[in-house]
Amino acid sequence: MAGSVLQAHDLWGGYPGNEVIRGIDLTITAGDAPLGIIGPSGVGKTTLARLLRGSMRPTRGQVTYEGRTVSRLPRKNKKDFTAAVRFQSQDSLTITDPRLTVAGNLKTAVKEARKAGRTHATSTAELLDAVALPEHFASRVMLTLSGGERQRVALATALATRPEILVLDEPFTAVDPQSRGDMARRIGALLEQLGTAAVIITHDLELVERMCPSVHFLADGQFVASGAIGEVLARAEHPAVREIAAAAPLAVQRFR
Ligand SMILES: Nc1ncnc2c1ncn2[C@@H]1O[C@H](COP(=O)(O)OP(=O)(O)OP(=O)(O)O)[C@@H](O)[C@H]1O
Repeated sequence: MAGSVLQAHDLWGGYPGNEVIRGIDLTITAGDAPLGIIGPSGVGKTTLARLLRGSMRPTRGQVTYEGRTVSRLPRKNKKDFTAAVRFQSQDSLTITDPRLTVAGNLKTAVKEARKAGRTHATSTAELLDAVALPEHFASRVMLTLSGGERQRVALATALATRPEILVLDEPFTAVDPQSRGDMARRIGALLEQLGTAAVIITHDLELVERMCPSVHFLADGQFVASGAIGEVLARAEHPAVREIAAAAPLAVQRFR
């Protein structure tokens, strides 16, 4: 299934009286390096994720997967789509069964990937390491984990399914800021090993700076600046870019 492509073509969508997304074009291909989509709170990042996932219908334009319109996929193609393109939001925990242990949960996800023909040799220990959890967490029951620990296991579970494309909407909100950099590095390495393309949707410039060679800035319903993050920050033509840059001076400094 190598080479899956998810595309948005002049995508518009939102809520009654509030057209949040207004003309977005985007192409994500399996194997791509992580792409960051960054914008301030309330700008429409989650709405864009919903549109890409097909859980919300566009008012204009379309999202396609392998050339087919996502919101109208026949059942068989829909199954392929949900297996190959995985969406992980801050509150979706991708936990197959809360009574399972962490290892049981991860193994179920690996089996799911195998069934879909995406085998990989990533062990439970490697998956836990990618989200900076010690190996003894393997025997913990999902229900007993803290919010931050669950979010880490949810990420490890999403990785265990080895999707072609993984869309992460604010993936580290429940992870303490000190651990985010380390997790970003580890997850980045595993994404590369698995050949999974990732889209990181966030307001956190530091996270994008650590994980994504290229970025789109979302403002006014559109991508107002795109490219290598250092160059976009150096130009800082749009007020939204300047606003985000001002909130993360250390990240900006690293590009000087
Ligand atoms: N179900 C809904 N019905 C009506 N308006 C909504 C709904 N969900 C979101 N909105 C509005 O659409 C706009 C974009 O919301 P969205 O959640 O996509 O922003 P966001 O960039 O993800 O924000 P945050 O970073 O705070 O999570 C906001 O003004 C929000 O209030």
